[in-house]
Amino acid sequence: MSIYDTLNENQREAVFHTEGPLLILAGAGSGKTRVLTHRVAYLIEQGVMPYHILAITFTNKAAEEMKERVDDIVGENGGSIWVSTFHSMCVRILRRHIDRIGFDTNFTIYDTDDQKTLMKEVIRLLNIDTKVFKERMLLSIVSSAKNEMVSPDEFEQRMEGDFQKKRIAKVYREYEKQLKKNNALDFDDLLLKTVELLQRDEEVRSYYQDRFRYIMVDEYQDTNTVQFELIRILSDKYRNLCVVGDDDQSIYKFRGANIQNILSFEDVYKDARVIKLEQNYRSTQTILDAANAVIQNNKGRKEKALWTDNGQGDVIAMKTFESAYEEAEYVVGDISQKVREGKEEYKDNAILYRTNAQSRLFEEKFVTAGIPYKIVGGVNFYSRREIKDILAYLKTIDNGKDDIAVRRVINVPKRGIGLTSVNRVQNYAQDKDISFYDALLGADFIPDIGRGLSKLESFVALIEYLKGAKEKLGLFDFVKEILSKTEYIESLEQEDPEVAQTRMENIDEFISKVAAYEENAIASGEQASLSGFLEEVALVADIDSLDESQDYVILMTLHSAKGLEFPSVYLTGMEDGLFPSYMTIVADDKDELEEERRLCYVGITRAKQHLTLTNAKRRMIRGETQYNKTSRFLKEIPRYLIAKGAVFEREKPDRDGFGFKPKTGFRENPFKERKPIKQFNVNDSSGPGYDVGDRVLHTKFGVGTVTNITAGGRDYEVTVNFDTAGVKKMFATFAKLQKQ
Ligand SMILES: Nc1ncnc2c1ncn2[C@@H]1O[C@H](COP(=O)(O)OP(=O)(O)OP(=O)(O)O)[C@@H](O)[C@H]1O
Ligand SMILES: [Mg+2]
Repeated sequence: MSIYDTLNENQREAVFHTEGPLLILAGAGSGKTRVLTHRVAYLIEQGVMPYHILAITFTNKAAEEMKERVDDIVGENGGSIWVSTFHSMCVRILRRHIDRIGFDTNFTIYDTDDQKTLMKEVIRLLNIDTKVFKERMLLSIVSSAKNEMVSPDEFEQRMEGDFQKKRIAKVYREYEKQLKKNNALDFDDLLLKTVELLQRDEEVRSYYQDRFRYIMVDEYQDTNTVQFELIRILSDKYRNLCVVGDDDQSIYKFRGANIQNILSFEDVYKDARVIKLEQNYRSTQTILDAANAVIQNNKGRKEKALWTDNGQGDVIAMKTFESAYEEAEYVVGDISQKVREGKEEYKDNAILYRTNAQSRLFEEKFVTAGIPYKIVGGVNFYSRREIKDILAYLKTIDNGKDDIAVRRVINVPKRGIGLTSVNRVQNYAQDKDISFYDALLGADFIPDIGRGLSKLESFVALIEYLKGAKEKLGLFDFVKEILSKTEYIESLEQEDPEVAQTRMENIDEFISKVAAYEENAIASGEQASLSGFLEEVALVADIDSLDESQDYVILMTLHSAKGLEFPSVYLTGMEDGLFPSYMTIVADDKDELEEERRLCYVGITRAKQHLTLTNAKRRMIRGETQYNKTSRFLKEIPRYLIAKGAVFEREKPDRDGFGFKPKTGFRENPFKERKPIKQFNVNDSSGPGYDVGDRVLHTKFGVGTVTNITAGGRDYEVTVNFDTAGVKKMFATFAKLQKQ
């Protein structure tokens, strides 16, 4: 029996159709992603070199899964195939060739926070009135322009004649100039610069066109204009382009996704073959019927007939609660009961919601009930203050042109460098058109720098010392050297002890990540470089941290749930004013409403066996109590699919069409950070469980002898002389050494 026997006829057809453009347009759970994986395997079996294959997924995690599955099917042969997200692929290309369009190959990648800082700088430089133009709005305009591949010049022409809009054009131009000056790219640039590179450089273009003879793109309905162009250029020579998607699941319009890319694929690629998959393997008929009933209400979609032979399954549970507290209590209790009865494991359950803020109540209940849970999204680990500080040191050392990084750490920890000095350096750098750090290097030339000079000089000396240390030390030791030389931990200890504790735990986790990165690199015979690490960090998305081997309930927004599936799904907060959102309702925007309805369709179709839909009559949103009616999407689900006893609340007359919201002055508690993993405590006299002279085993480095143990700030620092890997220093908490 071959692996292709497990596919249905249409799926097989899609797998075997390898030459020329191919569109697989199909509904949720019909095996689109599975087809892509099998197609990669089939190509390799047909003798296509893995090197000639490019597969693009929506998340790094999906890329990893695809690689693993391809490896399962074809053995380790899949090694040199590129399976990655658009962004990772672009970084890989740019690191090699971006110098051809005038950037250094060690560019920094700016995240949203960095972008905001830079935009503030632009606003200051151009004297922009922040009452008229908010930085977030400006960033989103710039981002849309980039996604549409509109250059600052073009943008300016379009804005001709309107004074306010011309100001925005100036902002865009200056923002670009500053990015360049910092040798930095924002997320949109990763795509845009790659397209620019491929357009401008004939040599690079032919290289990649020849390399990627077979290109596949998953979740094609959410590609934007630049991504479309990128794929078009890359596939222009061989034209073996296979895209898969579902127009009903296009949910990223706010990030520039263009649904036309999938809807007009056949117009652009006239010889395209189109294959539809109609059998759903994921869900019960009841769940599918509900999903179909909801999405029917959208206009301008491609009609699809989804069916399944998974059977009718359970009816859908629908519950209305007085308050969001009760909603959370019910969901947590329900999961807990199923697990106690042995019906399911925690990880079979996903709680989905429209906005990140909704996770908090569930989290509280899980903590009280002692149930393991994992929130995807929310405060990103890498955007925490302490982690950003360390990253800024790393960036300062790696790419001295990154002004934002340098300015972030110049007085962190406090070393008496005031804003006046920083501004003087800044103005000088601006005048001379040099980077902030270059200005620091020649700080004695800066007019009026006066008494600030010696402190600036010692900061420069510190950074120069660390640059030298970087060359001598492994990455892990180097990060520890930074912490020690900057006395960062000590500075945290002077803060509020409880906050400091959490921050230090995060730093420990960060150091573990560095160690893991270094170990992985060593294990795969590569150099663990600082740039490589920073790149990995810049590209991690929250969803990448999901680990199927762990038994926890998963909580995430509907947007993050795309492509995933769970035996039991709780779609929570199904209320008009929340989902669909307040803005959509008041603006009466049909396109927005359809986008939200697609999101609802995505949510429903994540469920394999059980679907529970909940709503609360009363909930606190941004500190205000809101009274909401049941979501209009729920009312689109036929009653016969819903468990008896579910009652829609009676419609209340209201003033603005969706419920009234009395104001209260009551604020919600600030989000409380979770307590992370167990740590060794140096005050605990039991020690790390081994002693100097003991033989210990490390999972990567093998066996060695402990030569030193020091009680560091909050952990033991252990030095081991490994028989083959040499001397290494590590923290006991994550070195996980086993006494032999
Ligand atoms: N021919 C098949 N036989 C058995 N199971 C299948 C088959 N095709 C797909 N499946 C299973 O159905 C489920 C859904 O498949 P997959 O995730 O590939 O669908 P999809 O179309 O990509 O869904 P989505 O639109 O949500 O991304 C998976 O668990 C997959 O393993
Ligand atoms: Mg899929």
